[in-house]
Amino acid sequence: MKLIEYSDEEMLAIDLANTLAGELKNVLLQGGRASFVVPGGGTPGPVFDNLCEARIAWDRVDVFLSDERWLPEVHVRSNARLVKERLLTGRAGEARFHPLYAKADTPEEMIPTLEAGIAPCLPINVLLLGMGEDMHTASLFPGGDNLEVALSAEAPVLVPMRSEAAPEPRVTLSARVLKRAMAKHLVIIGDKKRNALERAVGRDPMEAPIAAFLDDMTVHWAE
Ligand SMILES: O=C1O[C@H](COP(=O)(O)O)[C@@H](O)[C@H](O)[C@H]1O
Repeated sequence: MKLIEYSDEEMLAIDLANTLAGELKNVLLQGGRASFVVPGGGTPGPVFDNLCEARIAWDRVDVFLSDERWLPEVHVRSNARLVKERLLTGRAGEARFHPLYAKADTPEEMIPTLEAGIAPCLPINVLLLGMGEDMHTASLFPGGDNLEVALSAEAPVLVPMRSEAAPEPRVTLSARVLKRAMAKHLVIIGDKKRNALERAVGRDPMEAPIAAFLDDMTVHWAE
């Protein structure tokens, strides 16, 4: 794990956006498309605000989420809503977005359809993850009902997840898919998350799911 500390959240957002844009540009230089996976939640908005005007060939970028809350896109907690409002605007509006939600009562009903949408974009070229203070990442929650499956070497691409820590059902990329990403970044803000990260190092991912990804991760942190 490599840890980069920033003087403040604004510097983090500017610098991380530049790093991500540079990595996407390098992938695109090879001629094909680039897949870019992003987190939802409260942390990545300022990074998206800086990234959305980057001068890259966004029309050759496939964007999808690390995980989604099983809610329609109009809902204030929808991760797709955040991505559409903060990332897929300006130049990045040209990117192709692959939702991880479709109208149905449960994620289980739509997982085959959603997987078909993202399967051609795998493996992930550039991955940005977030993390909660409980050491969950994507929707891999400690105590989540499908965590063992989602962490297994044979996991499917997408796994439905329910947890007492989450007010709605989730769908998450499995650890197998996230681990294969060519470039991995984690963005965390504040002392509580920094402490949580330090507590996670070397732990069993069943207790601290972020631990599954730390080997070749660049962590971006500001107070
Ligand atoms: O619920 C979620 O939580 C994590 C962390 O979110 P944050 O609000 O603490 O930044 C996020 O990475 C994930 O995508 C999201 O669905």
